Amino acid sequence: MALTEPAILALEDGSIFRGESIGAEGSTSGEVVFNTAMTGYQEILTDPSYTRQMVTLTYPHIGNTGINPEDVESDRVCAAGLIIRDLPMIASNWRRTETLTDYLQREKVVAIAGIDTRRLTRLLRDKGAQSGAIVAGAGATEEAALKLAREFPGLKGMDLASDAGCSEPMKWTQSAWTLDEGYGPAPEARYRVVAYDYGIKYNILRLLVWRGCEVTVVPAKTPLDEVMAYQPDGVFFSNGPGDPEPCDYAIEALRGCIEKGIPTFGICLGHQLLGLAVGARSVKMKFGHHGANHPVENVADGTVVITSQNHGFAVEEDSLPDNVEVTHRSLFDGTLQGMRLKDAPVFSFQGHPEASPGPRDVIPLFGEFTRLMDEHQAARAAED
Ligand SMILES: NC(=O)CC[C@H](N)C(=O)O
Repeated sequence: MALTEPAILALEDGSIFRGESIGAEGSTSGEVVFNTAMTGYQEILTDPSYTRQMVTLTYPHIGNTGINPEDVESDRVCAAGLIIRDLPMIASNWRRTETLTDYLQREKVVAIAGIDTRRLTRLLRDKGAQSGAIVAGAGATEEAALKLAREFPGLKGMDLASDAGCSEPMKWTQSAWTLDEGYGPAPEARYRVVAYDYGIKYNILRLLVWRGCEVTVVPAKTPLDEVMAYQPDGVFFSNGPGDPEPCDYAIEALRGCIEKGIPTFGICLGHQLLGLAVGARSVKMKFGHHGANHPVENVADGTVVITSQNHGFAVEEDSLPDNVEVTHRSLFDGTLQGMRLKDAPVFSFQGHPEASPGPRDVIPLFGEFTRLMDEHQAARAAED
């Protein structure tokens, strides 16, 4: 039985953590990051942006509410592994259909519980994100875990966005979740939107539909000409895993959108791609931002929004050209969180307005996108 089998986590710096296996037997490696959200382990595990990252959750009890079929951000677990302090004996929730352990085993995710996640988090905070590996099962050895950890080359320079998303264009019709109705049907569509899929979170698509968009999702490397053939009112650039810098196909598509003056919105990786498209630099952060309570300043009026965050790269503000206006900054470390172009209807946000998990303070950004599309539609109608 998995709960009694050992598991070992090793980091590239030589640190070893011994715990118990709560998922599949076997081994996994990736970049180890900590996430401080108190809830939302299911959304985190299924967020494609965590591809090749193993997540440790700082909240000590993970699994209390089990797993349900609704709170997913993709059709699979994307995180390379899960690292937690304590798996509760009981998983209780009215929507629960299985336990976290059953889910991890069914999804073949290697996971470890019973380790000192505070020690691990302090280590990552002090030294920065680390390559790591978990080896789970009766034959697990420290040597094997350490060897695997040191073999993982790190995310810098890795293009993971090109195949984290769909391989064929598809229509998306599911709308936002409500307590009464679950995921609602699409309201009447007023805007045609094409979304570039670099590993897009479902809740972004749901909120676009909820705001009245008819959404077509296209593969990462779709040429912009093919996107324009849908006659979109707006183009969306999604979140996604890995380093934005090698994603030249996406940077080129974004430049095309700017040139065409089409309303364009980017979230997280999409924000970083916009930075690169305008000639700014992206950098790897020390341990990134992963949580559901990060305060961000809205530069225009000094108000503070509490945001969901999940990124390990950032756009350097001092490398932005003059035609870019900074709209948001992190109140944790002052890093760039939002920007818009002064000469095109193009804007982006580094955090996650779609939440899932997290607060919805920045949900109005979806309304900003539809406002830009309203203006664009009106200008086009005036030309005709
Ligand atoms: N959530 C995302 O889109 C993450 C973007 C990028 N992979 C980063 O780590 O910074």
